Amino acid sequence: MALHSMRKARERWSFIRALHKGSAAAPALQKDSKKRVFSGIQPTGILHLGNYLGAIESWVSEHTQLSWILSCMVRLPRLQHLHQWKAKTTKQKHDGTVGLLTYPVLQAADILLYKSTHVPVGEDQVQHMELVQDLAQGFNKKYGEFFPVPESILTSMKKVKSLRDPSAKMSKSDPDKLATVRITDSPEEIVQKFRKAVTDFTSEVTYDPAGRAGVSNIVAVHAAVTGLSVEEVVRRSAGMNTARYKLAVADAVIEKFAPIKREIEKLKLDKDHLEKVLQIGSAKAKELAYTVCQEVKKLVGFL
Ligand SMILES: Nc1ncnc2c1ncn2[C@@H]1O[C@H](COP(=O)(O)OC(=O)[C@@H](N)Cc2c[nH]c3ccccc23)[C@@H](O)[C@H]1O
Repeated sequence: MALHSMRKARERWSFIRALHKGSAAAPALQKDSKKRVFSGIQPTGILHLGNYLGAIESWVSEHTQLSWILSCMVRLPRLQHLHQWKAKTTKQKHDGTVGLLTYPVLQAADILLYKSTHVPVGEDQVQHMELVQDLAQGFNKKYGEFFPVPESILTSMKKVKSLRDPSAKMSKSDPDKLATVRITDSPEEIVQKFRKAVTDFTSEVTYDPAGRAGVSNIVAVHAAVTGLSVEEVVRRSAGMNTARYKLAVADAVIEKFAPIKREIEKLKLDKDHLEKVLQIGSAKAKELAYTVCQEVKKLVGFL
């Protein structure tokens, strides 16, 4: 159980992008209005970035220290009422692990350890962000103004739905391989997934998320990848049935992903460059995290 939690904690640390607009040696206290954007993502298999895991492993122990301090400031029912905990434990046969329960606190530590001000997230993380905000405010109230209260950055596509079940979100861990379009999918795979996307028996293309969730999801994806408004993409689909429309959207997605895929392929061939980027990022993040962690420890009386 403990090992499982640790692996999870490590695994979830796939990618950290801390865009520092200040100097590398930015002071821990953000007295100015500089923004610091922090984002995270689970890895699920695409671990071809050389010594990436090695580089981030040590941060995890720093992150876990702040996580421990924050976990002493949150009451059990607050975590037990989180949607994601409830949804995941309902699906499992057992009661759920402590690691899964406290995971949002560890995520709060990820964010606060860099004094992040903005966090781009999907809708599923909004409740977790509210926990982060409460923790930051609670800490500041007790120990004095210290953490910025980070804001969520939500896009128009804050909840992309599964192509097989438009009542569910698109998820990397969906066992139905046709439900999720991966950035690295081949054009043939993307076409096949859109062709099999669940819609309904009406052949006209309309946008009606409540009444026609499947086709509306595809329309929303189309608008997002083309940069057009929903009204405009619906207008342009006039005369097309949903079967043809799905293929047109597949083409737009293929076109959107093409330069990203090319860049991934290019980067995969340049391991030295990747390692350098990781080393520089890791050093910057360590420096920031170390200072904040030390200050937190002083404030709470550990040092
Ligand atoms: N169908 C969808 N539609 C729209 N947005 C979506 C969809 N699926 C996922 N997202 C968003 O993508 C980000 C990464 O998802 P993960 O599940 O890997 O994301 C996770 O599991 C995080 N716990 C990883 C994490 C760890 N520490 C952090 C600190 C800050 C932000 C994120 C993290 C998330 O923003 C998620 O909301």
